[in-house]
Amino acid sequence: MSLSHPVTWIQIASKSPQGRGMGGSPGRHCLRTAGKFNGTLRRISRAGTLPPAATAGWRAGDARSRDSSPPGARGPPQRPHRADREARQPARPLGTRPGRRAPLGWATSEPRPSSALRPATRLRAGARSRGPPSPGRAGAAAMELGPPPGGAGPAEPGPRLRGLRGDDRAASAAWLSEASAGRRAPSVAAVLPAGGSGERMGVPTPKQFCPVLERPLISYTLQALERVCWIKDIVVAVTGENMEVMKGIVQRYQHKRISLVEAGVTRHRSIFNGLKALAEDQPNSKLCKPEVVIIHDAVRPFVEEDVLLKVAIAAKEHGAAGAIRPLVSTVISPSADGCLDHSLDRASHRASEMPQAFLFDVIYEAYQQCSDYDLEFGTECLQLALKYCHTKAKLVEGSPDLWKVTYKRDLYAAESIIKERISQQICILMDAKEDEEHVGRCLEEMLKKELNHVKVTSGALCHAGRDLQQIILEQCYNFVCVNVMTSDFEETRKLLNALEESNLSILYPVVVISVHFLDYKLVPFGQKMEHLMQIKEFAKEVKKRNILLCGLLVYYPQED
Ligand SMILES: Nc1ccn([C@@H]2O[C@H](COP(=O)(O)OP(=O)(O)OP(=O)(O)O)[C@@H](O)[C@H]2O)c(=O)n1
Ligand SMILES: O=P(O)(O)OC[C@@H](O)[C@@H](O)[C@@H](O)CO
Repeated sequence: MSLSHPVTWIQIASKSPQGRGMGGSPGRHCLRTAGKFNGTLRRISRAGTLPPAATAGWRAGDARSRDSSPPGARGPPQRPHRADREARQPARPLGTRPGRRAPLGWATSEPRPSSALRPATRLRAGARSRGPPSPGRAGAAAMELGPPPGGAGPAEPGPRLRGLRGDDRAASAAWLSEASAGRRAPSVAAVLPAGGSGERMGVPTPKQFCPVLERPLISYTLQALERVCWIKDIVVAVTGENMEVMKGIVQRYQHKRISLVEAGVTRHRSIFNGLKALAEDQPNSKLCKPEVVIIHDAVRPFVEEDVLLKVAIAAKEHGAAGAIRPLVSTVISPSADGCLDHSLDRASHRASEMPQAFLFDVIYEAYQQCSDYDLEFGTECLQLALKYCHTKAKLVEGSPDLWKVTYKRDLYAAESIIKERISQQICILMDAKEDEEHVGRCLEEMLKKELNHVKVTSGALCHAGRDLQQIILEQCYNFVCVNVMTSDFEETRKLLNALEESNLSILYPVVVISVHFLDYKLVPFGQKMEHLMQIKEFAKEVKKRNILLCGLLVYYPQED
């Protein structure tokens, strides 16, 4: 399909529609597109209307958030360099990491947010938290950010079983059916350590908050976890200095099921704080102890439901489970004089990745028994379960995308992967009218069959168009607008205006296809084409803003 020519014919083959006059929605067709979409379609559920965009430093289009250097990039980091810290460490056993973390001084021209601890309450976006929790419960407090008042309800569960294959799909179905059959499916929560300073990234902004396509990295990880409907709560551990930034991200991107807890000075301490928030039923807190807890680094954005399901099911059976990957470099052990002592056989070793999952009681007990040394220098949760609870984790092969963003090159890699994934997503948009809904579903089904790796989605737009904000928040870059009833393209126009306001297309070309169905017995072709040629003019106009608009005219014979 040539995007340079805005109106492209497509051929309807096979039986005629069960249409009901012009308004009749065309029935099922075999729809052959003139071109081959290599995109995917994504179902946009009818999200609740969005509250006015939250005032947050991450609002799209803000000078600050458009600044190429991430916010907080002003001013030097406020802590001794990692190498200095490592030099001070005592000799340490294998499997622990040099250096410990002190909270990064958040050097920014922004007023420094209060670092007071937040109590365990489920705050509505924009609500104020109560004062600091009672002393001695440091880190046990959790701030929960629910959907904004009157805002969308619980997050739309992601397309169930999406991306699952074969036995994963069966396992997931079994897991989910326990829930839907009213039997008590194991309750699952997630803990996301996000309290690091990202020293190896080499920028003052902690890497979890570094923008990728103008969206903080952590937001992609949250989005990935939110697509998994059986994860009930997501507890994010952030430092006090970054609590307000994190609140802003949650509000800005409408993340749901999120609770915030104070991070610790090491990753293990952050995780422990997240577990404490889940372990203690606190007044006014809706967090309750899960049966299974998933632990996943906030800087590993490419996590899919299948591996989360695998580790959760394995943890339920074995008490602990973790994703692993083949080593890409050989591991060697140096001797005291800095020479090679021996190298490990790469084939019999694996890299420990995330996500990991545990029976909550197992990992919570392990952290409670954990030595200070392990809390300070340890890097492996599975090892804690083994050492303190004699629980041998089940190891699960993970996908190549589970890597952790650590160095700047990883951020560039993440950006290109995100761009590639976004460019593979297309939303089919239509008005809430029954005819268009039906056509959207038909289109969705057919494209699923026609295109490989299609994540087919479609959804109705509420007239207020406020759902558009949510769609654009999802950073979709391709849209198919279905116009059945009229030859004008009001819905498409609304979308184009919203896209222009969002500046989304500055980052990446956005493709919009306006599909018009025409029953040629009712409307003279010439008259219809006149309308559609408007698209040509409009396409020229929006192309200047990197929005590629083209029209498809579906010309079908109405049944006599
Ligand atoms: N005190 C800490 C340290 C790390 N983390 C989190 O643990 C995850 C993985 O840790 P790592 O990649 O080491 O992050 P940093 O410690 O930030 O990186 P660096 O070692 O380069 O400073 C990250 O999501 C990080 O935010 C945490 O929650 N609390
Ligand atoms: O060691 P880092 O602090 O860079 O990151 C933590 C990782 O070690 C950890 O996520 C995996 O090794 C799995 O435990």
